[in-house]
Amino acid sequence: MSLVRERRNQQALRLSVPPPVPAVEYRRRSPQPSPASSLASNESPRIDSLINLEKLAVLGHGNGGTVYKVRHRHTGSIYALKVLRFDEDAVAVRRQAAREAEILMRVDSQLIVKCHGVFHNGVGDSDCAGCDLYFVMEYMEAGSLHDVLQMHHRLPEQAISGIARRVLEGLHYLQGMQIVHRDIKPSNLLINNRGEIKIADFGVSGVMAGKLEVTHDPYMGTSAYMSPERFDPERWDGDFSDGFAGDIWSLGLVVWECHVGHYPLIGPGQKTRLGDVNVCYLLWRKDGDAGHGVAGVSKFRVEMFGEGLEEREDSDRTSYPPFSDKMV
Ligand SMILES: Nc1ncnc2c1ncn2[C@@H]1O[C@H](COP(=O)(O)OP(=O)(O)OP(=O)(O)O)[C@@H](O)[C@H]1O
Repeated sequence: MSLVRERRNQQALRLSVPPPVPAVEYRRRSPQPSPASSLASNESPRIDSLINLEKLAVLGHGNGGTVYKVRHRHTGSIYALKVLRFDEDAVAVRRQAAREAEILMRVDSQLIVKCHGVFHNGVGDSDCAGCDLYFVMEYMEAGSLHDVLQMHHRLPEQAISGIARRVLEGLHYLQGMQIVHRDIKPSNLLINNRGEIKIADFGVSGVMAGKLEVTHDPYMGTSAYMSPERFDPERWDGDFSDGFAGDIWSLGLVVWECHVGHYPLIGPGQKTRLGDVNVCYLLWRKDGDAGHGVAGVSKFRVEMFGEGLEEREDSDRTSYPPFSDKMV
């Protein structure tokens, strides 16, 4: 991340920029009605081509892709351009990226990082074998919550409750669209220069049909923030779990991390190790218009991939249904 921050401060980097491509645009779906439709963004400038986007800097690297800061030559508007590259044989990854594109084209909310267009340089509309995929995204000037935590370590409770509230509202919006995010973590929560936090990165997201996920791969995501039933579905009835609840678990960990100033399931400075896991509570109280998020833990231990674990210390697992007034 320090590398990312270092790069963020550099202007006009000389980049090995992919050449302008005759991009094929993914079709935008008309947004569906949702509980948070009042929060839908009203300005949604469309980008019709990549040709006029000039690369300014590298914002960061993720799994399989790079995010660039770009400027539109005519309007001067700044965007984040996420470029994903695929091997010819990376069929599953390609399919997942196509799903990300579909989801991004479907969502339209101020709680979600906006996607202004998705392009690929392959032939046809969906296969994209051996091609690059380009997401033109709203530029979030202040970076990610991960960057903020690296700088400030702990956040004050008022800031945490604001974060919890907005992300919960964003998840509520997604739930209304039948979308489960599946990778809520600090680096996927981005902040703009007005201090607004938004959910980003639908790289492992799925669409639900009722309680079942249409596209089910429980192991995709970031294991450190994954709920027990996702990484150990056999032990925790994962096959019958509510996919949306997994997002609440991850948000609970994020809230807790903001409070203690480090990834909370291990000691400060320790490397992430799969092993001890606590159940995370997320309480959400509403007092009139003001919301208040609180995270807590209950001790229990789950076995992750059976690696040299200490004795198991069971306790009851508390259920955490999504989006009631009080989530425990
Ligand atoms: N819209 C954006 N505006 C500003 N910076 C962004 C934007 N999108 C991504 N970034 C930056 O680029 C980095 C890489 O983003 P990307 O989504 O590719 O991966 P990631 O979420 O960090 O990791 P992973 O791929 O493991 O989920 C982010 O951590 C963030 O710092």
